[in-house]
Amino acid sequence: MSSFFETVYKGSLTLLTDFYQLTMAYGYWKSGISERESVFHLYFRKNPFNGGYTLNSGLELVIDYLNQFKFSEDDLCYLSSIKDADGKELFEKEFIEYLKDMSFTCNLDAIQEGTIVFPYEPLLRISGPLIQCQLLETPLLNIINFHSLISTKAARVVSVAGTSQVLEFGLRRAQGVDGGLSASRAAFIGGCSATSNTLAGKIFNIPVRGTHSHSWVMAFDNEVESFYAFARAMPNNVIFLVDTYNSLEGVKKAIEVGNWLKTQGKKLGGIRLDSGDLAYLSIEARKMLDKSGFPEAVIVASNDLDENVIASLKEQGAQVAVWGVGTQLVTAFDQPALGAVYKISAIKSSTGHWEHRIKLSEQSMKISTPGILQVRRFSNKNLFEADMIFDTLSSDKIKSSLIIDPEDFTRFCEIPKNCESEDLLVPIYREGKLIYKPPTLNEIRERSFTQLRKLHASIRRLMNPHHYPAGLEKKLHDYKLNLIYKFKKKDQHEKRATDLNASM
Ligand SMILES: Nc1ncnc2c1ncn2[C@@H]1O[C@H](COP(=O)(O)OP(=O)(O)OP(=O)(O)O)[C@@H](O)[C@H]1O
Ligand SMILES: O=P(O)(O)OC[C@H]1O[C@H](OP(=O)(O)OP(=O)(O)O)[C@H](O)[C@@H]1O
Ligand SMILES: O=C(O)c1cccnc1
Repeated sequence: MSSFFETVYKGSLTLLTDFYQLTMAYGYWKSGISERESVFHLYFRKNPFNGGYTLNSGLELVIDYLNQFKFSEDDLCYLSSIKDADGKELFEKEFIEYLKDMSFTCNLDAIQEGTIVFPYEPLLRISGPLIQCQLLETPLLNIINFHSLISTKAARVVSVAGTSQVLEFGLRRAQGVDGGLSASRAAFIGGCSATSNTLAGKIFNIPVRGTHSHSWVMAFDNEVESFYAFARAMPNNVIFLVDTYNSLEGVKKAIEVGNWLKTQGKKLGGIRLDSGDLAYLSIEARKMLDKSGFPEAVIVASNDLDENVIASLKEQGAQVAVWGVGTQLVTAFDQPALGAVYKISAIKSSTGHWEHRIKLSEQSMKISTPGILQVRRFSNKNLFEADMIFDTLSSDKIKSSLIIDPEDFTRFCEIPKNCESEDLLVPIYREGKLIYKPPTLNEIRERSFTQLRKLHASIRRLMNPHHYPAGLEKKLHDYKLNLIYKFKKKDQHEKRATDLNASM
């Protein structure tokens, strides 16, 4: 693949970050800790769409982003021009010089694209100079949040479609240019067969497909004339949109032109239904096509489809071989963000020792997990059994087989015996050097299919899925709990001391 960011955005994307990352970067530099080694994790807290799983994607774009990570002259010029409240330059010249020399020197470990993942599992683990890890928070979240969300949505749609194909038709209603391009790639990873987005086809090598629109039909004096014209222009790609005036009348005209195509040694590819009762119309259209000698002509359906409508249509016996899915898929209509976060979890002290870091919250789901984390997946007879999140700082050799839900410690489970295991975070960069060969998009898509097959059907189902056991290894859980107690106790102590002082 040609570099996505180079192709679409010609300049540097290093400033594609929240401004506070730059003010913090400046602060770290002024405090002399910008090069302090630190560890950050990117993870989400809840599977999207009330589903039982998430399909991870976006790593190749992360790599693409990191490969171009460098402040350009233009970027530095812009930063130099930013003034503070007194009208003075916000960033000192020496800091700008420091940024000029900065290049990506971190280690990155990541869960591969097309892998099924669960809440609280680090999808990315980045370690290196504090300032770099901090600046990268926003772009990494931007890429992974959207990509994984759309891949998951696509996987849900594709799973209900079963043996029928899903085409991604979303570009016209996607969230801007990049929203459209990224969605096409993510949707392909999630199992869509092709996209209508031609630029995505070119950049990512995704198959492109298309029928025709209502305006084609309306540009001619009548429907049948428009069908003849289309068949003459493109005899090997004939799928007629039949609902411009009356769907079943449209099918009759498609059959008429199909008969003419036969005389030319060509085939009617199919028809597309885009309004009305898609179950009834597809069943009727199928009967008409079969009776007229076109059993191979496919019925494409579109019109604001999502996984729930498709599931209902299938239940009603809809005779649809290809689903065209746009708006609902590329905008993740029912949940517009995955909500992944990026938190620091360890930092090296001035004496060179790793220190754990934890973010506290009244909400247990918002308490971060300290350490340098890894995820171990246990499988049995080709079925995923459980995932264990553990701290490589303290528990590289895992002893306990107990995992505890990060949100609710009353929920725990024992990893079944005799499971195979695999560590999900794999090395991507070492000291800024890319050491990972990204798979092709087709390989990633295949991985998604294989992974989904290894997920029990009860976890895959759309409604009220089962909870997959993914939790903290006991030692890590205990350590986290101790840290929380320690902080809370200290907090209470300090509060009591302040209250005492106030009452004196
Ligand atoms: N048999 C069906 N069961 C459930 N949902 C359906 C069925 N047929 C169509 N739908 C879905 O119902 C929604 C609305 O369909 P409707 O027939 O109202 O189309 P429409 O949008 O009014 O048509 P038009 O595109 O002409 O405006 C769409 O999301 C469509 O996919
Ligand atoms: O419905 P989606 O899942 O987004 O799929 C893409 C839609 O885009 C086209 O519609 P068009 O822009 O012509 O609008 P209309 O058919 O709703 O009038 C096409 O006919 C589909 O209905
Ligand atoms: O090719 C199609 O049928 C198509 C493409 C984009 C949006 N709706 C339909």
